Amino acid sequence: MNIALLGYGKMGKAIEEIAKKRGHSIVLKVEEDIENYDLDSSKTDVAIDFSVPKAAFKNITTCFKHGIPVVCGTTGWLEDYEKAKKICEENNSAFIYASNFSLGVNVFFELNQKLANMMKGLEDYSVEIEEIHHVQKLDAPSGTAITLAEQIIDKNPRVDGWQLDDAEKDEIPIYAKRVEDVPGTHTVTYDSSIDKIEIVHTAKSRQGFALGAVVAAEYLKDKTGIFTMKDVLADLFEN
Ligand SMILES: NC(=O)C1=CN([C@@H]2O[C@H](COP(=O)(O)OP(=O)(O)OC[C@H]3O[C@@H](n4cnc5c(N)ncnc54)[C@H](O)[C@@H]3O)[C@@H](O)[C@H]2O)C=CC1
Ligand SMILES: O=C(O)C1=N[C@H](C(=O)O)C[C@H](O)C1
Repeated sequence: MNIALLGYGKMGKAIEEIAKKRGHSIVLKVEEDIENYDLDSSKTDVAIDFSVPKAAFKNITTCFKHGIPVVCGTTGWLEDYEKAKKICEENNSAFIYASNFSLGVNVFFELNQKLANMMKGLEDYSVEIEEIHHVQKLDAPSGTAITLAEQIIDKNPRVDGWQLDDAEKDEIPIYAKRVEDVPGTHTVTYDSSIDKIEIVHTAKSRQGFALGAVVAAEYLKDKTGIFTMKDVLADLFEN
């Protein structure tokens, strides 16, 4: 498979390494405004965007207009997600966005939803989320923390929003910490005067994110439509 990398920073380089090990070729590396590059759909099977929040929407939609499917892991641009989906559909292209491509985090997402469902009737417990990442991270809270919060909000009628740091009673506080070299740690805590329940996912490196993104690209090649990591995992476990 021929892959265009949109963003060639920490994640772009990790993806390159894993993609090559799985027999793929990197045909383009985009590091600045996408209009400066020659996008050729006849030479590119899929684009993988791990760039910066302000570039993601333009990168993704430019690929759709060139008939190139996109796997996007960039966080911090989701206010434009619905618009991106529409442009994908108008161009009969294909798209997967995930706040976290790690297979372990996607299992953690399932666990979070199950726990939220069990805790929804237990009024003595408050819920909060903590995320810890390296100091270079541009966005806060992390996309993964937002996904975790949205999953809880979806299951638990006692919460109807989230806030960074100081939250109202009916909101989930998300605490974002920045610590040198941490690839990504997420904790969901339910606390009462009697006890505390915590679920934690700790990434040990960027390999899990990169592998998940390449597996998603292999899934997306030659498809049309909007997909999620749930589709990718279902396919993986079936085959
Ligand atoms: N969904 C997931 O599983 C994961 C998502 N991420 C997200 O991926 C993004 C990138 O993360 P890192 O690689 O750690 O950041 P990074 O800062 O190491 O790399 C970003 C790269 O994008 C480049 N860039 C700047 N403007 C650009 C443009 N217009 N077009 C293309 N590239 C441009 C920069 O030169 C830089 O090399 C972040 O939003 C991060 O939150 C990171 C890890 C996992
Ligand atoms: O910026 C990162 O590094 C990461 N970003 C993603 C996020 O915002 O959730 C995923 C992962 O935690 C690493």
